[in-house]
Amino acid sequence: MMEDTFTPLQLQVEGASLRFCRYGGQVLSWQPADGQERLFLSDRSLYQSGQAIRGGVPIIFPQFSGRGSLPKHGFARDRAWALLQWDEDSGQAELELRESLETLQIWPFAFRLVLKLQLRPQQLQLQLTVENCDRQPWSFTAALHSYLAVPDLATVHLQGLQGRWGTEQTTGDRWQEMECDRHFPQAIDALYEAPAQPLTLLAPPWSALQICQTGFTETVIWNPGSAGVSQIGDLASGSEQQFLCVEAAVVQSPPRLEPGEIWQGQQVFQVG
Ligand SMILES: O=P(O)(O)OC[C@H]1O[C@@H](O)[C@H](O)[C@@H](O)[C@@H]1O
Repeated sequence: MMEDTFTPLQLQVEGASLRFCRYGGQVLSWQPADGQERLFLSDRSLYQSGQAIRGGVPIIFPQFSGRGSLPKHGFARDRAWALLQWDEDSGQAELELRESLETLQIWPFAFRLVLKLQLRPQQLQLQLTVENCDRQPWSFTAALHSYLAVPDLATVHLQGLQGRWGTEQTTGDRWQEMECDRHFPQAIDALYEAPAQPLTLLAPPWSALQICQTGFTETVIWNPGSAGVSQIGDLASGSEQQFLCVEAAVVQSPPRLEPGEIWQGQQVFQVG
């Protein structure tokens, strides 16, 4: 069978499994060794060229959200990436995206992105490397837009944001997070300064999930709420209760890369 860029590829390590595809360089599913799916993937996702896949871990580059003149969230999430390495049993894969005639029309710079995936029995590591392959410097914003699955958002707590400054992206309101246990009774689109400690997602009855990031300077927490979901064609009504996006992002101080320079950021999920 001809491999399509949407065809899921798999990694398996001691009972843990991960599925990803070349389209968007996107992780679609992660089950640690306990077998519990930890990533949300919308059953209304359109697997179509030019459309982002709704769920898993979309890669956002070179523009976060609508913060610039490029298409929302840039273009990396709706391009075909190349597979550099895929070792199903050692749990490692590497995907690459480079500039093309199409991307140069949208954003006139030569670049190389490498996404490295490492699956362990209780852990998933995602590392994004951004390289300037051009003869001139450029800046970017980026994110690993992780859709974490939860059994019921109403019972979810997120710990570790206390003391961090947040900005509500829709209104621009800023506040210092006072709660050590954050709940999500309504829509949220918040950009927080990255916590120094790992975040802990408690979503009973599932075991706790620890979330760490390096390189990325912000953490975005997003859930559209029920009114927001009704505006999003590839999310079913009610599905807002099934996920919380916890995104490792670099937004407010866009890294500037000189020719040949690289930037790296990582997000790591650990259960138990
Ligand atoms: O619907 P999209 O383009 O995938 O974006 C989803 C959300 O992604 C989040 O990262 C943004 O903070 C939100 O503002 C945005 O709505």
